[in-house]
Amino acid sequence: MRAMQNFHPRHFAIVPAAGSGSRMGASQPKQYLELLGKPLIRHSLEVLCATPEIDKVFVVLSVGDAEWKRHDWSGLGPKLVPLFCGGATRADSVLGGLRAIVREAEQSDWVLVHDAARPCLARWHIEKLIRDLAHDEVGGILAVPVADTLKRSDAHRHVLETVPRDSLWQAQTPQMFRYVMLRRALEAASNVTDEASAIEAAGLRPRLIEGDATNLKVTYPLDLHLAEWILTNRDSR
Ligand SMILES: Nc1ccn([C@@H]2O[C@H](COP(=O)(O)OP(=O)(O)OP(=O)(O)O)[C@@H](O)[C@H]2O)c(=O)n1
Ligand SMILES: C[C@](O)(CO)[C@H](O)COP(=O)(O)O
Repeated sequence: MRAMQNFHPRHFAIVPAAGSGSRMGASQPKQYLELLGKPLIRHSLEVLCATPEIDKVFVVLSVGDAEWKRHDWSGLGPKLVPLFCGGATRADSVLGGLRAIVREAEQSDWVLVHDAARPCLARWHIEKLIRDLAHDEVGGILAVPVADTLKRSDAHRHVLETVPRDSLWQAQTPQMFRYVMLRRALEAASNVTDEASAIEAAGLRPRLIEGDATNLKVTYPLDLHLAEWILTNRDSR
């Protein structure tokens, strides 16, 4: 890690793509399922690579990933770098990616972690996150306020209580933090499902930057149809 003072921090994207897609139940990991004629992961990689503020895009793949090389990624340009260092969990994969870029990243460079499983990322999502967090000491995440009434259930799916939704947000990606802060937080954290949780566990408070519901995570088969509809009907990217 380069410790030099960095007055013009760069922005690196890390895209964890080493999951198996068990909830999708498809014959291959969901990042490679076809969405509008291309692998699902390609949609967000194209947007990340085309965003001028992003210097490089590192894709974290499973060590044994044989699918990546079956596709031609050259159209995305020189910013795109595959790393075959995925781990057992999403957090392990992100940490593996951070360790792999240690010679490239300076401590204060920004890292934007984006799920390969969120193909509807738009340029404005990235630009708003970067703009709004540019002078923030901690960093933050894209998120949307919870819109539905929330119920907590018992083991038999009866309602135990209604949970007040005031101040509740749904976390999305990208999640943007300084290289060194994120790496240390993930090294110290356990059982976290996003980067912000690791930063929170370190006693810090990530900011919530309002995005929108189009940036959905493809988890179940229905989500693929929703993503297709969003990408087809969106005005501009
Ligand atoms: N060991 C893992 C697990 C997940 N991910 C990535 O983290 C993102 C969000 O995870 P999720 O939607 O849960 O994907 P999967 O783990 O593939 O799905 P499932 O939980 O249904 O198995 C995905 O881009 C996924 O590829 C990863 O890089 N390494
Ligand atoms: C990071 C994330 O997409 C934010 O909503 C989410 O936490 C990933 O969770 P998963 O359980 O790995 O799907």
